[in-house]
Amino acid sequence: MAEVSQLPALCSLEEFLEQKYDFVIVGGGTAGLVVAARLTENPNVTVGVLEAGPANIGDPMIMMPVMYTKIIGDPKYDWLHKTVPQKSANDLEYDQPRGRCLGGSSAINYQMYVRGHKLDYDDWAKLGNKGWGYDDLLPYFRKHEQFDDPAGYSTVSNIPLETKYNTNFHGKDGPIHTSFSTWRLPLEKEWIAASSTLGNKIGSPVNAWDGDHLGTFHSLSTIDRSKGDMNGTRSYAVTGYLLPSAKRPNLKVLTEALVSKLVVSEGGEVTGVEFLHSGVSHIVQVMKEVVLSAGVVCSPLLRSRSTLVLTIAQIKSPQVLELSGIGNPSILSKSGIKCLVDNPRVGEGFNDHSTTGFGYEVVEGEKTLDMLQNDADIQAAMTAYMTDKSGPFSSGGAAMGFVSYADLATPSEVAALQKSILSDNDTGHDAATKKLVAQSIADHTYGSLQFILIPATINMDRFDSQVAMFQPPAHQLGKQGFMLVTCIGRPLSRGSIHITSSDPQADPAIDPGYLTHPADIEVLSKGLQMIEKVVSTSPMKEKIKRRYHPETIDTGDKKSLEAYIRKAITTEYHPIGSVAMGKKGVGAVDDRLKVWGTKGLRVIDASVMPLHISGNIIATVYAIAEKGSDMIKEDWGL
Ligand SMILES: Cc1cc2nc3c(=O)[nH]c(=O)nc-3n(C[C@H](O)[C@H](O)[C@H](O)COP(=O)(O)OP(=O)(O)OC[C@H]3O[C@@H](n4cnc5c(N)ncnc54)[C@H](O)[C@@H]3O)c2cc1C
Repeated sequence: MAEVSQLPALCSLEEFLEQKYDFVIVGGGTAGLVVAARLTENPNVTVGVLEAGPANIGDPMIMMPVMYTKIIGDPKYDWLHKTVPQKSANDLEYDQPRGRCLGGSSAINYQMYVRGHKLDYDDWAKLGNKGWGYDDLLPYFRKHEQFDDPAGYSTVSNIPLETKYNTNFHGKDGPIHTSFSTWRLPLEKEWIAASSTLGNKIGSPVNAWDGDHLGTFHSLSTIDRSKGDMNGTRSYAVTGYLLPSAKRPNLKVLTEALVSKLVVSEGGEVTGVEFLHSGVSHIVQVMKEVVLSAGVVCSPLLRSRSTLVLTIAQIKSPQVLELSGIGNPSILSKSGIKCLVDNPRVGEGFNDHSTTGFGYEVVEGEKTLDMLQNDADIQAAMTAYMTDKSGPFSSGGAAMGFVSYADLATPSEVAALQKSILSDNDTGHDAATKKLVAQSIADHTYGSLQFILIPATINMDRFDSQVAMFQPPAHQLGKQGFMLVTCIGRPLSRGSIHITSSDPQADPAIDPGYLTHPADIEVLSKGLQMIEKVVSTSPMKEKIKRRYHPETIDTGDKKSLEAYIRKAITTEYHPIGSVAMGKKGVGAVDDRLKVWGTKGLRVIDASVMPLHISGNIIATVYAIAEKGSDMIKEDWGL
């Protein structure tokens, strides 16, 4: 991989300030780097990217796929955000990790490559977001992807791959490589086999990337398995989008530059970006637009004046907007900020996938990733990785399944849940959204629940801490185990992200509102029951010695399940919606991703997603960023 010194785009403060920019991108993360790369394909367009974190390019902790377990929670890579106490989830403050370096969260994520269900995107369009249906987005899923066909892998898998795929739905030459891990937890085979005895739609899907992923299967990861020297390494926004563009003279990227606010006129026009570098404040002017890509939290920066593209990451985008005077006047005034653009949807609609699960110990002789507690096994794994990029260090976790709630519930339970969703006035969802969520609950073709097989022992008593969670509890040390988790596709519980201070270095109040809606408890309860059913089914049950977490629970009793879920809940790392797309008054940005009430400002990152999707979200973030880039080109005739 190229050294930073060989990448002219990565520049000093002085060089950055010397240039004039058509577009300034706030946040060099997942979406931000896509937009930067696509806009600078035109040599006449100048783009400046401001990233708060370091470059971290070529860092082996990022490049080696398994190391995500070590870099989450490390300030060199992670913002270390925390939620406010979650009143419906044990009153705990939960870690809310977000990547803080070039590549953003794509540099620290688990690398699972999943697309939402067709219905997810079609429902975005039904909410009035023109051009965001499944058929509109499919070309952008293909555009960002380079599917590394297993027929070409240079290493042999430890267990046979049973997942089917149809190359027509995949990209052939996009920037982000996707592949199947060649080392997989051996008992995932039995898990898939046991699941497939439980019903047609619970077994293996025909092709999980064609808009219908119901079933249980080994998924793709964003790991490069092409034959070159990147084989077996993380494929992310830096390797796919930044490095191939880093010699373009029309692209400049400044790291360690924290955007504090946008320069916004009284009329809502954004003309520049204010940022801190080495403790000193600077302003860069923008000639066309600012793109905010700072992520779910940063949106408060929307105080500027031209069309900035905000790609700071879903957490940070709302913060940047509010610091910039764009948001709800009553919230801004509490932090002493004058409201320049009245946009009360900024920071609202924050929605995260919450997840819970059970932990199991395996029978004697069976190995999981817990083997990496043992020096000899670590040595063997390292040797395999260094020799030909094989073994557990080359692998991302990716055994998963999707099941419809309607397949697990009785018709009267489905009707009761729909009633609870439709009659609730306190969720922050508008009537149209509630109707779509209620319909999807009854839909036998929609995966309202996701299941993931986590290949190691996890400390579920410490789900609030992303560091403690990865250490096995004392009583399981030296034993081999795994965890099965269940996640809700469309959580009803919603929260918000708002500033509490005008200091850009202070964290905003991050409130995902975990489990504040009873519907989420009902859906997750069905998921836990499903987990117990699968582990009691051959050939999976023969692999299990005991359930280590919780040691006792009556899974037939709703109250016991609810009490358990409220104690054992955590993030699936998928916050969205804090600057959601939608009609005026419903969304904070329109369906061209322009911030309502402003001129010269777009948000392009995970925060614009108007309704949560079934599955992990990075494929969708890449697709949004590709589409957003085309929208900018269309709007400016570039
Ligand atoms: C630990 C973890 C595991 C995950 N696992 C998966 C997975 O396996 N599969 C999957 O599909 N999804 C996963 N996700 C989710 C996915 O990675 C994210 O949703 C996606 O990367 C978000 O992209 P983004 O562009 O919105 O934000 P980011 O990629 O987070 O980019 C935001 C960028 O803006 C920068 N920034 C923020 N504020 C400022 C500021 N004020 N000034 C300048 N720069 C700023 C940040 O440092 C960052 O680089 C995971 C996420 C995390 C955190």
